[in-house]
Amino acid sequence: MLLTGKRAIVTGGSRGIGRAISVELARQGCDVVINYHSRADEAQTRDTAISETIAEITALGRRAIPLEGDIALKRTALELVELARAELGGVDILASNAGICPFHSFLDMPAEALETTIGVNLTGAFYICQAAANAMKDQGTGGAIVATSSISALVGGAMQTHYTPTKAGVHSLMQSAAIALGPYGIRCNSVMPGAIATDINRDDWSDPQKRAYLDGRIPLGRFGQPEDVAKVVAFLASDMAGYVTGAALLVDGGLYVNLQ
Ligand SMILES: NC(=O)C1=CN([C@@H]2O[C@H](COP(=O)(O)OP(=O)(O)OC[C@H]3O[C@@H](n4cnc5c(N)ncnc54)[C@H](O)[C@@H]3O)[C@@H](O)[C@H]2O)C=CC1
Ligand SMILES: C[C@H](O)[C@@H]1OC(=O)[C@H](O)[C@@H]1O
Repeated sequence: MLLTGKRAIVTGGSRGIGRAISVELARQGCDVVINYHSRADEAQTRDTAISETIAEITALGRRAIPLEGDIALKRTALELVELARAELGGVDILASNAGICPFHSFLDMPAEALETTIGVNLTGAFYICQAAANAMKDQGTGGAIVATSSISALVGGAMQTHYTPTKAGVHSLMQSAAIALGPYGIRCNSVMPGAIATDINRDDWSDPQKRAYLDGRIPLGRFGQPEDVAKVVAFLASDMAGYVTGAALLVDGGLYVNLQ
């Protein structure tokens, strides 16, 4: 196990990539505070997802402590860190993962879509990184922050003009935080997933032509699974990556480099 006895916070940790991260960190020895949140009309799915995630972690012999809350709010970040302190005695690892991508064309982008996407993906990442970093600094034992950026930090998408800048922003946040927090022994890195099969893109990739096009562009010949990303997050959070900070690791099956 890579992370025996560590205490982690995972945002957006009950579904998709975040769920896989929560479970992988537990498999590697962490107890996990899990932030989860959904629109009100998704309450049923949300509650099932967090219950299943908790059950999976408990079966691994680790603790899973849930906290419902909108990560765009600074209040949620402070509550998550306080919960980790109260229940686990502190926080050693943060996986800042929560994100949304409501696909929309550029010229008629509603302000609400832009502002919500920036709020969840970038402002939310800032608040939770800041709150966790302060806790790690006070503990004096260092720590590791791994943010879920994206291949979209490096390349664009016509229906993602509100989204890709947030992922470039998360990448940049990790670079600057790595400098600010290096003196405290806190490492900051990001993962850049490519095309990973989750709810976020289910509708977009339900178009068989688009799916076939993307399939053909991935040198490893398949879409990624959430677990492909989670294993890399666990590695970056561990001492195996003890001299890695300010880095970004593509987890994309080679999609980014495949021009022709
Ligand atoms: N699936 C993909 O191909 C890729 C995904 N990503 C990123 O991975 C991260 C996870 O996304 P997926 O697992 O793919 O999608 P997903 O839709 O399955 O998961 C998103 C998670 O974020 C949570 N979330 C949404 N709004 C929230 C809010 N306001 N407060 C707290 N949590 C909130 C959701 O409840 C869910 O747990 C996102 O940051 C996304 O941008 C990056 C590159 C590729
Ligand atoms: C949500 C998209 O399907 C997915 O998210 C990303 O960040 C990738 O660029 C994919 O487009």
